[in-house]
Amino acid sequence: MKIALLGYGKMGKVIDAIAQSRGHEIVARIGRNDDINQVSKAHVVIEFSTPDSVLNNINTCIDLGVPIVCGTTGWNDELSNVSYHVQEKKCGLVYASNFSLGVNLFFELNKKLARMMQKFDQYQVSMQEIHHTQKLDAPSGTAITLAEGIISNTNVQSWELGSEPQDHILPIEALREEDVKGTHIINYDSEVDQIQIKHTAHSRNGFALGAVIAAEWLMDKKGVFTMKDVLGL
Ligand SMILES: NC(=O)C1=CN([C@@H]2O[C@H](COP(=O)(O)OP(=O)(O)OC[C@H]3O[C@@H](n4cnc5c(N)ncnc54)[C@H](OP(=O)(O)O)[C@@H]3O)[C@@H](O)[C@H]2O)C=CC1
Ligand SMILES: O=C(O)C1=N[C@H](C(=O)O)C[C@H](O)C1
Repeated sequence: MKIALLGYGKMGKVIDAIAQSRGHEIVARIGRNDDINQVSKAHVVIEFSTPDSVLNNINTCIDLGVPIVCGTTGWNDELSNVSYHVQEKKCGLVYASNFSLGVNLFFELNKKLARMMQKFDQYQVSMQEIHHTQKLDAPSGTAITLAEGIISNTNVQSWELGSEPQDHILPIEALREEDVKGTHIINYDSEVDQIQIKHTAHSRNGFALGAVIAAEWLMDKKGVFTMKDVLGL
């Protein structure tokens, strides 16, 4: 398969190596100042860029009719407009705040735990996410997906950045530490104990492998999909 990499930073480089190891050809590596029209040479685009450039990148790929796997975070509010554009142009898009198998299993575990905890209001839920110091968005896209899983399965109504517990609000603490690839922790605290679930990424390889698997899966499909569709969860 011919793949174009749109965004060639930390993730783009790891995806390059993993895609080639699975027999794919990288036909374009496109950075901020390169010609985006190069994506037309590819069967599929894998987009990991920045929150300020992702929308223009996705919309241009849709207009050029090239299917997209998008991992860039920080554009949740625009998902319905982008979905409309994908359907209108009969294109294909897989987006995910996190492409790793482990985090997608963790998403399901989080929802299951939230459903269990719903009955027990002596527990206060909170979240922490820890990432490297270059990360541009906070909270992480993964933390927002986890928060949505809690909100749709409990009487928590919204999330807020911070660490102070408040009724019906999920506090998300976003910490930035040197070289942390991505850690997400969910706590349910009562006066007498704590239940905690935690996912720790040891490298970026899991995110990158998931993105390449999503690209292989998307090749012959039209519509908007998530990693849940790709993995059949
Ligand atoms: N969904 C997932 O599984 C994962 C998602 N992410 C997300 O992916 C995104 C990228 O992460 P990461 O690779 O670590 O970040 P980096 O900052 O290392 O890389 C982003 C790259 O995009 C480039 N870029 C900026 N503007 C454009 C543009 N208009 N067109 C093409 N490239 C552009 C940047 O170039 P320059 O430096 O010149 O600005 C930079 O090289 C982030 O939003 C991050 O949160 C990260 C890991 C996993
Ligand atoms: O910026 C990162 O590095 C990561 N971003 C994603 C996010 O915002 O959730 C996924 C992963 O945690 C790494």
